[in-house]
Amino acid sequence: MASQSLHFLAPNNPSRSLASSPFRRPSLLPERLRLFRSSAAAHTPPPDLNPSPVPVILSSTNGIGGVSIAAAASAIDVDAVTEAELKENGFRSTRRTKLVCTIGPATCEAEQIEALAVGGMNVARVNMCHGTHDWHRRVIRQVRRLNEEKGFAVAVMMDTEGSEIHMGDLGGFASAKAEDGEVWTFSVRALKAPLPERTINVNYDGFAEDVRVGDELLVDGGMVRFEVIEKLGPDVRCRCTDPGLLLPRANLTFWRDGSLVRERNAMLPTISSKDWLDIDFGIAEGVDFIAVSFVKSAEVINHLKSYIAARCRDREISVVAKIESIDSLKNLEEIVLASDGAMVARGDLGAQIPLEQVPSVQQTVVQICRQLNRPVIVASQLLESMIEYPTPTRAEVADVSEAVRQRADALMLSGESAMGQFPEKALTVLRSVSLRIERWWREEKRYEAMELPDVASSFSDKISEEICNSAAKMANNLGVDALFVYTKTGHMASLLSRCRPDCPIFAFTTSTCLRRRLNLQWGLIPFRLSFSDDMETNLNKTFSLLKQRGMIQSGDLVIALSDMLQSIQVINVP
Ligand SMILES: Nc1ncnc2c1ncn2[C@@H]1O[C@H](COP(=O)(O)OP(=O)(O)OP(=O)(O)O)[C@@H](O)[C@H]1O
Ligand SMILES: CC(=O)C(=O)O
Ligand SMILES: [K+]
Ligand SMILES: [Mg+2]
Repeated sequence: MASQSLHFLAPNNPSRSLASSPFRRPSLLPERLRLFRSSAAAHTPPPDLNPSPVPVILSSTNGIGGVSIAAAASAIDVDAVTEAELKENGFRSTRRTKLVCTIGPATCEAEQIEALAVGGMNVARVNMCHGTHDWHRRVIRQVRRLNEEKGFAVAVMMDTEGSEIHMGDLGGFASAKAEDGEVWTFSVRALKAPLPERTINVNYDGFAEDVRVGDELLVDGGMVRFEVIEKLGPDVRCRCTDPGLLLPRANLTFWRDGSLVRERNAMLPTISSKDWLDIDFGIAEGVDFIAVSFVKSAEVINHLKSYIAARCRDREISVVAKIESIDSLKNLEEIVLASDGAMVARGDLGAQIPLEQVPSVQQTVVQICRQLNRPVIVASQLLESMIEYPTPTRAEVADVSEAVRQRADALMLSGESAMGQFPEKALTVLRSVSLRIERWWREEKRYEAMELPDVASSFSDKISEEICNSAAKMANNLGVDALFVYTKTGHMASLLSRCRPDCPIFAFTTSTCLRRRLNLQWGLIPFRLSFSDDMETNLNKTFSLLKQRGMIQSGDLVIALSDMLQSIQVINVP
């Protein structure tokens, strides 16, 4: 029976012998089922081969999976880190939660970016609030080179500045300390460095007119607080009431009688003219995601999406809505539906709503995104203390765990990786905590049954959705080793990811760009592979390539799906 199935699956490769495989497990009969029939002899889930939370780290000079992989374009694109994780841990234990790192002065050199990729970075974020186009171009090209030369699929996310009020640069200083009782001047004059002592530039011309004496001025949502004591034309003099560290371009909000003041600054466009120039730059440099700051409505997302569609016809850029303002919460569902993903940007969010409301808003946003099938990133201050210290606080670890437990698609580092002293250590903490919680789910068999509403907009989509829901359920019930999905658009891969199944999802796509974009989504391990509409051939090819690399073994149980055929099959790897 075993050899029959071998011939059936791999007629052109007689050299592979199931009988001699030490990994052989009883096959499902019949071997390939369009309609699944249960079999008692079917399958024993493999043990967690390596429960260690920290996967193998390859040295960055290691040639494994390096140039040779990328060069073999006809084969399969997978990076060395994924390959090592699959081999070491068995594929049930690969990390499901994705990691985004903000690149900044602490991480912008080629070796530093590579170290983050090796440490598990799935998406590199560049924040257009900081740095010049030349600086960002260099970073984006370094990520691209790394992908090309070492087979990684690190996506690039560009984050717009938006037109909220913020401070200027600190005349070249990395930070400045504001002490209790000190008087500082916030000025809308175009001051050049060196700035007069205790003077801060403000980017928004209307600032000096909008504030009133007695208003409270919050830097970074309250990290430092001032009281407005005097207005002198373009200058606003403020006394520090809560001391702290001022960082370049920190966000400013002002409050009157306990409420956030939203005057003319609330009328500023979500995408400023500087943002449009940055977006043109991002399109030209081939970024994969554009994250829009301070989104207020679905309209701006739709506008940006048509702008992108008109300018890049050969390739897609996903638009991520940053949820960080009161208006974005009012229109949450329609914003999420208009976008290709969302970010819970807790930094600015916590400056616009009371801090104690941020955790429940996070939970709501994550839940809505998961239900509507949009990837969701939880961002800001996850490991803030690691900007300065090599270990996180217990509270930070608990916060990271909570985001993983909510099954957010991705966690993001900001200052920790952009300008902190321990970027790689911070990434290691995110990775280990994610792996630990995910392993705990498996040990406790905690499949989560979230109510998933229909998201299909056509009958054909409805079929895909039903197939994915069933496949994910079958995967859990049968304890399969992996779901394989052959996808040209990524749609079925994301529908599978939405179900948060207990096993990893190998997503095969013919496009390098799509492979990168899929890298943001929970549980997806994206591969680039050229494939046809014939699943027989596709499976044979995949099994053979992955077996050659030691990434799967005979007897592994797989459920395979395809976008093109809308098919589902249960197969033992021959
Ligand atoms: N490209 C860069 N050049 C210099 N410093 C940077 C850069 N990117 C980030 N930083 C530093 O890292 C800190 C945290 O980065 P982060 O992206 O969270 O920015 P932010 O200013 O808090 O704004 P946002 O609300 O958009 O996240 C910044 O305040 C800045 O000091
Ligand atoms: C990430 C971001 O923009 C924020 O937290 O405000
Ligand atoms: K930003
Ligand atoms: Mg923000």
